[in-house]
Parts: sequence; C-alpha cells; structure tokens
Amino acid sequence: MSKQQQDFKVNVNTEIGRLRKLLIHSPDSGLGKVVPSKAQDWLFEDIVHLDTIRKGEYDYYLKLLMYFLDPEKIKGKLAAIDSEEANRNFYKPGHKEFHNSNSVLEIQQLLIEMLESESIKKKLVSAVCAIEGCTYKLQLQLAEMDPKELAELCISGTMANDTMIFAPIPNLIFTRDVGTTINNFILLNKPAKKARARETLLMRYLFFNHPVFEAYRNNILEIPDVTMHFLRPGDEPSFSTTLEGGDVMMVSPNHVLIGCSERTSEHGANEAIKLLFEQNVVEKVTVVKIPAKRDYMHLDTVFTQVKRNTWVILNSIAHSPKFNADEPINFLKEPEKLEATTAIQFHKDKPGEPKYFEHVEALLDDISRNDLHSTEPTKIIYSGNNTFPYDSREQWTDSCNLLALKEGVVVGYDRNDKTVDAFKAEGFNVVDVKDLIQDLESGKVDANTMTDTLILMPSAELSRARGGFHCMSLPILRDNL
Ligand SMILES: NC(=O)NCCC[C@H](N)C(=O)O
Repeated sequence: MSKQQQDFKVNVNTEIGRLRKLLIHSPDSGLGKVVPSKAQDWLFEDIVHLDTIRKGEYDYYLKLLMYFLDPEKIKGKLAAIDSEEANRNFYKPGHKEFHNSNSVLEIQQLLIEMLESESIKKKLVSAVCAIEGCTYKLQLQLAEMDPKELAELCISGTMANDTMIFAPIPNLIFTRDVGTTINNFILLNKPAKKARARETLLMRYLFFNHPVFEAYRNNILEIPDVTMHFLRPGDEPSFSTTLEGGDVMMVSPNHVLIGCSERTSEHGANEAIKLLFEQNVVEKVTVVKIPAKRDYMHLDTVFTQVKRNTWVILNSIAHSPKFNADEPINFLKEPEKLEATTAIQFHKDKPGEPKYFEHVEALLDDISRNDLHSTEPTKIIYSGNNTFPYDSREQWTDSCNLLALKEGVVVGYDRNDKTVDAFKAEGFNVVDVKDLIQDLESGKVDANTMTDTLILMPSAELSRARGGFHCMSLPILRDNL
C-alpha cells in the first residue's frame, strides 16, 4: 500500500467539523459548450462565460480551499502561481504544474490516475459508450486514448481536436450531488435527471477502482431499484428510487437528514434508510419533505448549518404555512399541498415508531441541542433577512447553500446582500475572498484561528448554474466537532 493510500482517511460525522479533505471539480471546457437551447435540459439557468467562471470566480475558491486544507501548496507561492508566465497551470488537471493536492482532490485528476489501468480503461470506455450510444468503432478508438485526454473527454464530451462526440456534464462542478460521506461510508447517488447520469457512472468507477479508496470498497453504499419500478408499465415516477447528494446531510455522528425533493424520491429515501440501518452506519435518519420544485431542488438549497447552534434557512421552509382564518379565500381554495414541509425521524431500534417534528426549525433546534450538545440558544439566520421578496430571490442564488470550512467559518456568494446583513446582525465578520487571500498569504490572518466569518465569493457566472459552495464540495474528511 502506498503512502498516499495509508494516509487516506474517509470520515465525516458533522456538517461543520474542520474540513480536511474534499472532492471538487473545477469548471471544465464542457461548461463553455452549453448552448441556450440545451441550457435547461442540462440544468443550467443560462449559458456561462468560461474564462470568467474560472479566473474570476472558481479559482478563488480553489485558492481559499488550499489555504485551509493544504497551505504548503500555496503559501508563499501565490504570486508565482498567478503570474502570467504560469498560464494557470496550477489549476489544470493533468498538467505537470497542477497542484496535485491530496486534500483538495480534483475528480478529473483522480480519473486520469485511475485510467492508467488498461483494464479499468476498457470497462469505463464501454460503459460511457453504452450510455452515450457511441458506435463500436468509436469505442475502440477511445480505448486507445491516453488517460489525460480520455478523462477530459469523459467529462467534457469533447476530443482534443475540439470535436464534440457527446454532451458535456457541466453539473459535475456540483460534486456534492454525486455521493455523500456518512461516517466512514460513502453513499452513492442515483440521479433523478438524465443530464447527471454520466457523472454518477464516473464516480461509481472512481470509488470502486481508484487506489486511494481501496480500504473503503466495502463501505460504498449503492441504492437499488425497487422491483415495482421496472415492472410497472410506462415511466411511473412514484416508484423510482432516486437520491442526489444535495439531499443528504450528515448532521451528527449518528444522525443523517435526507430530503425528499424534486430529486430524491420517497422510494430513494426508503432504500437509503434501509441500507444505513442494515449496515449499522447510523441510528437515526430524519426525512425532511420539501416542495418538489426547481426553486428548491435539494435540501441544501433551503438550509445549511453554520455553527453548532446556528443555521441559515429559508423561512417558508422553516415553518409550516399558517392557516389565516381572517382571509375568506383560505376557506375557498384547496390547501397548497406543495408548500408543506414535514420532518419525520426514524430510529434503527424503534421500527414502526417514527417521531414527527412540528416544523423544520424544531428539528434543527433538536439537532443543535440534543445531538450536538449546544448549550447556547439555537440561532436561525433567514435568507434575505426574512424580508419579501429578498428571501426567495436570495434563496434562488444560494443564500442558504453555504460550505463550512470549520465551525462558524462559511463560504457563500457575494450577491445575497440582505442575507449578508442578517449574518452581520448575528455578529459575524464578513470578508471578501480577494482580501482574505491577500491576508492569508501575508500572514495577517491565520486560517487556524479564524472564527465566525462569512467569506464572500464572486458569483455572477457561477450562480447561473444554480448551486452554491455546499453543492460544489464533497467532504471526505472532517475533524470531529
Ligand atoms: N446540491 C445542489 O443543490 N446542487 C446544485 C445542482 C445544480 C445543477 N444545475 C442541477 O440542477 O442539478
């Protein structure tokens, strides 16, 4: 076993313990190929400008992650990394000057490494060609490609000569959705959307074949289809088992939240719960049912955790809608079923006796106080400072989708002004990532001692893809709280 394999640990038991290792994917050339007529099918709200999304936005995220997770790769070298002569090579998977961090793991780089094995290469090429409907001759041609080119092709859909042979998978930047680390297990997703199918295939191959995950092969959980799904005529969505990682949150060592949403079906949640209980991964799973609509998409688009006792949430999800008896209209029309949210908790040792929470906020308070033993009152920061129409506008641009680098230090978009005000009102420092990076480089600020801070990231292009930094991260290792 190599040194890299020996040192490789998989373990996440909260949403906010100090982040030590994660999987990411930087915007690849496929994002620059999204055309207006396909943007919606490929789950983007608009086309994006590739150069800006890379240099003006995502590169700052990469640098920030490096200062927190792998400072040796960046500290003292920032000017050289960002110099014109360096040509962004630090950021390019497969390049000899690529950062190659063992903490900030780039999926494309892991794919290149995995494809060094001829037998895996043949299998993956066959699988990709099968789902993309390639000709047999093309399949033979791809099997001869070198690992770097092939990895790029599998992700971007484009050959080195710029010929597109199948669609890109631009949503791979949202690594959260392809799987979730639950203690030392990895729960793979089963995507609801066709546009995300190849991502899942690539990740399945990586987790089962890349040497760094070797010690964890028996800890990979895959969700099966239920017989009812493939025996029923037509495409009956109510029996499909789908689950996407943005709906799964590891909130405390024994407790997982699963959202039932536009993307995760009730059957998907059901199969995941059975797997988690049968394999003794956790004792409690709470299913949070949110409205199945594009605005919300996944659980992590409506709330994320900031500190043991602090959460950011969209108020309409936090509480069940109140019945207003003063308005005759409320007696006349059917209740809006779609808007209701519920939280139902299942315990491994009490089958058939679920516990119901009055609303989502009560669940979050329970997690803070009882699971995480917070002694402070639970604080809720609302999207848009709980003011209409900023609440829903800012939720749409991921005000609730924050990534915790450590307890209290979270990363979010710079465009959600009212939510930023709400953070300030709760005593958080708010810093612009560009200033912070200068201060981390000069030593004026130390990542180890930072507390209660919201780090603001440039977001004009990234937010068109409809995901924030929680979505753009798949934590593999966090410290215990
Ligand atoms: N966890 C997340 O909410 N991920 C964001 C996914 C955005 C992507 N464009 C999608 O619609 O699937």
